[in-house]
Amino acid sequence: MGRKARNKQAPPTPLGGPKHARNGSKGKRKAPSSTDERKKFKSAKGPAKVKQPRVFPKRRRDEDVEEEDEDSDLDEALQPGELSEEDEEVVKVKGRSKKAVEEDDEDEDEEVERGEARELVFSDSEDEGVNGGEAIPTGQHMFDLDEAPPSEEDEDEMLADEFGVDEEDEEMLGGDSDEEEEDSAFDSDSEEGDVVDDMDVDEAEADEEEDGDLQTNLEDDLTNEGYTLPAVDRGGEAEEHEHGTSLREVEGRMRWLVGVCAGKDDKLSSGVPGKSRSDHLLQLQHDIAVYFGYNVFLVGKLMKLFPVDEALAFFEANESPRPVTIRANTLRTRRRDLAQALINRGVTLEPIGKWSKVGLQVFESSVPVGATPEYLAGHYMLQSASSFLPVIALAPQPNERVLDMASAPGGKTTYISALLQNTGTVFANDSNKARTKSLTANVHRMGCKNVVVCNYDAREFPRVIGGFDRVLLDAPCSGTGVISKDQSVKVNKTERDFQLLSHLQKQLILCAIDSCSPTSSTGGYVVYSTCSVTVDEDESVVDYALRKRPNARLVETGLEFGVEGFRSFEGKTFHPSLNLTRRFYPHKHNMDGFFVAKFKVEKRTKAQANGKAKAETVDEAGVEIADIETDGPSAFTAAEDEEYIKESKRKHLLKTKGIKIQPKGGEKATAETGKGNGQIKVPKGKKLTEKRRVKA
Ligand SMILES: C[S@@+](CC[C@H](N)C(=O)[O-])C[C@H]1O[C@@H](n2cnc3c(N)ncnc32)[C@H](O)[C@@H]1O
Repeated sequence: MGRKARNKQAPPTPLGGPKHARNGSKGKRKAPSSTDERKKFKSAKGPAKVKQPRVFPKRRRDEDVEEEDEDSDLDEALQPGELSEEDEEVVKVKGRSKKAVEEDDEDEDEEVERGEARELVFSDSEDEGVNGGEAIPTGQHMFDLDEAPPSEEDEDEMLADEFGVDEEDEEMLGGDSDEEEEDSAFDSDSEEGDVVDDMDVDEAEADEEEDGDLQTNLEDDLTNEGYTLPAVDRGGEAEEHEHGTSLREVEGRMRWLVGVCAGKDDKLSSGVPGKSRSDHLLQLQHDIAVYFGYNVFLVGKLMKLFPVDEALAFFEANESPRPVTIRANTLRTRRRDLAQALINRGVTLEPIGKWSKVGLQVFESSVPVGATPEYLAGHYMLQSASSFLPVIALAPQPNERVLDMASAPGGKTTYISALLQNTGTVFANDSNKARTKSLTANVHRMGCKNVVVCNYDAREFPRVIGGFDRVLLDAPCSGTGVISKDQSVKVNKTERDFQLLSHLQKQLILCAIDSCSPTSSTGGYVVYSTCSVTVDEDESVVDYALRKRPNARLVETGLEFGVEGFRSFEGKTFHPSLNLTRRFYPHKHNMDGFFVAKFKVEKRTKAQANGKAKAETVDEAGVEIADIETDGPSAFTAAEDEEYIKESKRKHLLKTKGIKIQPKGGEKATAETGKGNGQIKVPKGKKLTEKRRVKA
């Protein structure tokens, strides 16, 4: 049987129920206790064990596969055959029998047999909401602010199925918000965070017992054993490591500082005499930066999101990979059949959780999961659990027209296509041409016949085409939710990056709303998502859209777990409906950090149409927003469409036949003007045949 998987991790509520609780790849983290949250961050008495920040290997190429013949059929290879007794053992998946997997799939089977599209059904069991199980990023954060062509290394990453894996994983893969704000690490009145609100308490207690002597007496730990605050004494300068201080010492002080700052204010008496709470927090920020290898700026930004003890849990979670998960492609197979086929190959897996009918979590494998015949035949996608969420929220219905504005490498596009059951149309757009190659490869591999791949800057929508029933904007972002997969985020982000990204996201979200048809009989929804946890890229963007597009309102995402979005942050108050948005965290949900918001787009009332919003040229971050209409959706007219079609035909002829159609009056036909006089210019040495003439 295959070796032990290294992707096992203690989810807040383990996948598949309590008996499947698993420890982290290094057995580091356990489910936190709801009784005394601070305890869980304490190590045994005495100096804490030093953990060196982990270095993660480069992602492997999993999507870089030959385009598949859509009809390719590996059924023969997939026939599970009769199971011997020995096989029967293999089929038992970590306490779950093959039968259990089958039972979980019963509904799904019905769905496939009836050929009827259905939204994924959420169980109402208590722990469903916290079932995590997530592994692979979606290349989300590989966004170049300057739209510079990607480096070769980036290319590799783009073509990959988004992994951040340790060595063994790599082998296996083959490849009320006011309160929230007050609770943030930098708030002097910080109270104990509600870190475990999504947890199954029984399970947490069980894990706590397991933790045994890891639980220590907080009061003892708060003893100041001669700690000082060197970063404060140096005037808060960003010197990252005092000379001669070992990581072990930094860790000891860091944990001590968490204890000091996490408690009610009187606990501060345990701190360094004469120093304020913010002094202690400043030192903590520096220590976290040194210990986990971040720049001090980013630590400060991320600490603001959480109560101080939860902040440490977040940083710790970023040190270990999330579980590996796959999505069964219902266009090619059923989850039960896929599970059986992979089990027969020595893969240990189980359903991802009751919230998904198509997800499987892979625990161990003796074969590379990214290179099995089933993978190559498009029976599944290596896809992080968190990246299922925006598509579940979008809930596309058969025969709809859906726009996926930033879609490469296609994890969500192919899921949308499957939920549409290959009906309707998915316009899968990405501005990065290189990335559209892996997108196209995935579309073919997964047997999606309802997808049109296009390559525009999404800010050109809806002028390119509009009137969609549903629009997904899985926006380019900083990737602060997927640090476990891309450790470079720790050091390469500056305040300017966040400003520019937020600016781009604001432009994109208006275009997304304007591309959605308010008169759609089945839809009229826009989903906005990022794999970043910063408020600049999440709530601020959504709040901006609500202000600029009064015809759009937030609705429930349909996701039954996740933390509510902030309704205020750092003195800014957002629209009260921001609580309908959902945040997902590695330390809470054992998934990549993610944000999901869902809008319903309605017809603009006369008042809205007349009372045009004043064009803003500068957003809150001081970034210029000059090129986006703020006074209403940009019109999409059939006449304009006509021009684009002509232009596209002209380019097609030029590319495929070498035939050049001169624009009218010598003017160059562009996507902007769409002008051309229909004159055919025959390339040298080529004769224009009648057939060509007619075609042209
Ligand atoms: C988060 S990733 C998309 C991941 C994809 N949705 C998936 O699930 O596989 C963001 C994508 O946005 C693309 N992008 C960046 N700026 C864009 C723009 N202005 N218009 C369209 N796409 C853009 C990037 O090339 C990148 O592929």
